[in-house]
Amino acid sequence: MDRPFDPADWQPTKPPDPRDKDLEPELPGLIATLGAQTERIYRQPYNPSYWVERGKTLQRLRYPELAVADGYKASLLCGAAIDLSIEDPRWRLGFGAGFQVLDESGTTDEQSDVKGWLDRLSSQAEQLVIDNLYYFPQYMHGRNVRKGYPWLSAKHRVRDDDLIEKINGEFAESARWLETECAKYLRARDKLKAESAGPYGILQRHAFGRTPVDADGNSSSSEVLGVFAACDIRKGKLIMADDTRLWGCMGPGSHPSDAMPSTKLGCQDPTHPNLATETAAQNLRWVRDVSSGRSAAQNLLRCRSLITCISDTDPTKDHPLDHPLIARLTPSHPSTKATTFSFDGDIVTPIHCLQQFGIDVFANANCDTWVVFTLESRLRNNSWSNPVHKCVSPLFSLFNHSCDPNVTWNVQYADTTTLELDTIKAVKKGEQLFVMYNGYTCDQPLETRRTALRRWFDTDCQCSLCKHEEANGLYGGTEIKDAERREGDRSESSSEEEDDDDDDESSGDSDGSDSLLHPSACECEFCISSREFFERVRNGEWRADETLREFPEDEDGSFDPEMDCASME
Ligand SMILES: C[S@@+](CC[C@H](N)C(=O)[O-])C[C@H]1O[C@@H](n2cnc3c(N)ncnc32)[C@H](O)[C@@H]1O
Repeated sequence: MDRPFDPADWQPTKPPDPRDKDLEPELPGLIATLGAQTERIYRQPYNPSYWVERGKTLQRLRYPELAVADGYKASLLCGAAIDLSIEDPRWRLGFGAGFQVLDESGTTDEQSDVKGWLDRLSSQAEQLVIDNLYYFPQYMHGRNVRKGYPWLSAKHRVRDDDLIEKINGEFAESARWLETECAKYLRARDKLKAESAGPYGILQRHAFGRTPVDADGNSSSSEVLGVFAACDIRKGKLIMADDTRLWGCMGPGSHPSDAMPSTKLGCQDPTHPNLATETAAQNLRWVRDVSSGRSAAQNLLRCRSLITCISDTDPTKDHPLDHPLIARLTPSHPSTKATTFSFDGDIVTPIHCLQQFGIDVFANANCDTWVVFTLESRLRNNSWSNPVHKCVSPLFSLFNHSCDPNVTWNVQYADTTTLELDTIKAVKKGEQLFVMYNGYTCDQPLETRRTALRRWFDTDCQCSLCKHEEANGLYGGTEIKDAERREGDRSESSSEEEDDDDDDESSGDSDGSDSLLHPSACECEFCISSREFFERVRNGEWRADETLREFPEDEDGSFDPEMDCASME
């Protein structure tokens, strides 16, 4: 926020209101003020007045969620200072209110002035919070439109080549791991032949083709990543078991809303939402207890992501947005759709979680609230959920959507946060691997699918099925022939020549705001297999020993590793 930005990049997160006056003439001044106030906070982070002042500027710049957060931090500082002075009236604020000092010389009128000053500041801070919570006093919620903040540095807007290389290492590692697990499983059945495992997927740029390069040699489509088949893969192949450290779970608790409303089920793992390695001081149970239903899982996912960044790096030096698990995620920035933000869930809970894990939320600029909201945009666009968990899986999050996918995703039953990905069609090396984001609409007409996919995409779906239907005017969902679909699939190959020919394809920013959805009603192969998990949960049929799904067998009932791994060297 200390970085000056071009007024042309200013995109307020407050939903537009016809009464809003034109801010353009004031923008340069407001941007300069914001920078100066942020610098002042860096110098004296414990002065509540600086947070109130910056909060007011953020309100004028129409960032309600950030104004609320600054107001809340000011309230915390005022509260702490008032508490101290009540405890012992000799406590007073030190120079510039950056700290408290003990005045041994006795109390004076001056002291009561400081208290008066704190009280006034406290009311201003409270007012700042209230003014920016659109639904106050009915609800402690505000309204905003998810946008990228203009002060976000250039390096936090892109995925660099080093990161892509690292992720491709993870794809290779995941294939190796899978084969080791397969080996264990098969050895137990005495049917294993040793075999090498190559990666099945490889991450590449220009997933939907290239856009023309600009004068600096950059192409906007280079930021659209996708996963492509690294080898020929047969239909029905388990290509990945993607486990994650970024998850949250809900319930069970004493209140019915603590668990999923329809099933009253909650997470059954007695250690959750904590990790076995965490200490009592790191207990996150309170996050689940103060939120209800699905928001518990969402809030915990956010907290766990923050904790992952903190624990893997030096939080005083490293930025959470640099963490490879976060840096890889593409954000969702809907153009116009207003969403709500919760004072408790989106602002208070992350601040307290950061404090619990040792972060000075006033002095550590890397963990300022705008960073938390930026992180949240990325989590929302990449999360998936099952009845009790909300997760972001590191490799799965790089798969693009197709309405005619070649890969299906299911939750592994044992830990319920690991995703298994299987091919549901034979895939040729170089073809893009696609999953379906919203299984509920898989057999719906084009227009219905498009509307549903707006949760994640800023543009229309770029998949071959949608393009084909659009080109043929099939908006009402007329069936198309399988042969035509296959033709479309081939056109999504990642080969350089095809990309080069494909100049007019453009990327799509996401406007997603919710997790990927499992299907419920459709009878297609993809939906039936995805639905399995839900049925098992509802029927209480979780099996802890069920770590990997059964491997496919030959017609005569025996398993043939050659067949399973036919596509690999
Ligand atoms: C889970 S991420 C997938 C990986 C992403 N392409 C990336 O570059 O990191 C989801 C985002 O990818 C893009 N995307 C995925 N499938 C798409 C599709 N069929 N059409 C248009 N955009 C798509 C959208 O921007 C969406 O918000």
